Amino acid sequence: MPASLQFHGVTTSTPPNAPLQISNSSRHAPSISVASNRLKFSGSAAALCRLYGRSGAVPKVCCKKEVFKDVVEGRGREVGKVEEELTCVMKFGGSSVGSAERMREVADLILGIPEENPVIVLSAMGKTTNHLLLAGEKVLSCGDLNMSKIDELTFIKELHLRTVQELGVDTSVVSAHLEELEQLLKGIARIKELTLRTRDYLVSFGECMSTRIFAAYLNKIGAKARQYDAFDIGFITTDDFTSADILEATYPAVAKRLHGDWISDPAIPVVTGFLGKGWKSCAVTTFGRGGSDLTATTIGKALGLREIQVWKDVDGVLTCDPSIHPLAEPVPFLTFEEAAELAYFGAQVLHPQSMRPAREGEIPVRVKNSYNPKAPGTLITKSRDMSKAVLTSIVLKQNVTMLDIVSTRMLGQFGFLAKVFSTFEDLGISVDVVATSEELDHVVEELKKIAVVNLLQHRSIISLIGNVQRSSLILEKVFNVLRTKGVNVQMISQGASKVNISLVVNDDEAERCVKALHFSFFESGDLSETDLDDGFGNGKVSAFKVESR
Ligand SMILES: Nc1ncnc2c1ncn2[C@@H]1O[C@H](COP(=O)(O)OP(=O)(O)O)[C@@H](O)[C@H]1O
Ligand SMILES: N[C@@H](CC(=O)OP(=O)(O)O)C(=O)O
Repeated sequence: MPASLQFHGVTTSTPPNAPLQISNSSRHAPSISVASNRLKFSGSAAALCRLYGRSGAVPKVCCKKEVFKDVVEGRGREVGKVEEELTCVMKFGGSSVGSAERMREVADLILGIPEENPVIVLSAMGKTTNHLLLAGEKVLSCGDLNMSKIDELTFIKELHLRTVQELGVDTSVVSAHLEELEQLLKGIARIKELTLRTRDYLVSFGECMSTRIFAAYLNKIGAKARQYDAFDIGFITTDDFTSADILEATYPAVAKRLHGDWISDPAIPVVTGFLGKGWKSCAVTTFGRGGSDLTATTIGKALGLREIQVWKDVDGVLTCDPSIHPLAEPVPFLTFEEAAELAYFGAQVLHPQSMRPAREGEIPVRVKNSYNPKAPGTLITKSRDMSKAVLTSIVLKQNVTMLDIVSTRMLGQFGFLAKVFSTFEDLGISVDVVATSEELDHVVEELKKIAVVNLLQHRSIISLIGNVQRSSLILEKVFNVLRTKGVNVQMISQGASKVNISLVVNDDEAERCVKALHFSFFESGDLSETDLDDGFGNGKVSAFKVESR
């Protein structure tokens, strides 16, 4: 039986002396895809060059299956299996890896898809991040050095040690981290200080431990795996602790490290989500809560992978938050723009920044359910058929403060809006996330010099993600529903991205509104998708209400 080589499940065959044609083409090529990684050298390419006695750098690499065909057969008998490329990234969140049983199921899930060579990204187990933060707060406020009184630490220790035991891996994979964590908490208690920088270091223990346990378990069951701390493999960020941004240098560095290791000694990479390294401080940073999604999309872009999968505890992105309305349904397709808007306006399902690398690299993102892998999930791509789309999803952001700003000067006074925005800029406040009342007091004080300002608290933003080409139709329906419910809309805004209409209502009416809107758009069966062709949307309204008298 002639020997043959496997390229991502495509068995190829070739005459021995065919020339090795090398060209830099498609990103999603099936195998020797140096182009995909923007690296100079690919393992498979290297193998092919060895096959043909070529050495040194590969100028460009062929991505065409037909060429593999020409090259591989015959010589393959001599060389054996050419290494395969990493194909996708699979991110599992805390809810997916919250126990030994869940880790086993996730391992089965990964190994049950043999055609994929995934990079695995994991979050901390279950609610570990919350427990770490609570433990930090507790030792800070009580200053007690007796760690056995800190329930959250006890819980974290028990969870990780129990998981290690149940999976049958060596306790040493987490014991040093547990010891160090205790020392850190004692340090916080002693110096009575918990800076944002220390907070990031504190929460990093969650991901550092979950990935070590999981990699050890994969190795134990015979699937060779290698653990990575993201802050050690090139995730370079700004020094904005607790909400760091990933810097461009990350992409080549991460690609070089993961790809290089894979080529020289293939093993499933298991990478900590959520964590990076500040470029100035060299300290551990985090990307903000839910930041492991961003780790996954960054790796996807860095390596030019075929697909990014984020595995959750729901059947994909849903038509609304299932904790608000249990009849929420999966949305089968989304564009990067829609998904980004949805995340930005508060849908917990995706990290707000996570779509950026995927969009830039044009890598499809699939949101799947690790508890129900057969469900199709949501596929997020650059574009989709919008011809029938009306409303895609409803997002609720509660406890928002609204500033009602009315100019005291003449109508049309130029420079007014510039002054309003420069006030926010000078005070370093993002319009959308004014965090503390102290900050608000400063803003109001400054704005009162040029305007009448009303501070309206306890408001909610309901964001309607959908086809804003149908905004008149959407708004007609929305106002009908809200009128029958006796709800007054206090502000309306259409995002420049053209996929989002936002409404501001009182907090205590918000959930009722979402349920009623969901019923009307998605359950009554008459309008979630339609062929009706109506006009274009209304004019833009600013993020907060500004009038001129
Ligand atoms: N529109 C939405 N679609 C899906 N999930 C949503 C939505 N809004 C809020 N959620 C919540 O987001 C959670 C995300 O899943 P989860 O598994 O917790 O994420 P992760 O694995 O990243 O921690 C879901 O459990 C769900 O309750
Ligand atoms: N563990 C971090 C990062 C993360 O992404 O978690 P999850 O994937 O479970 O949302 C957090 O809780 O925020």
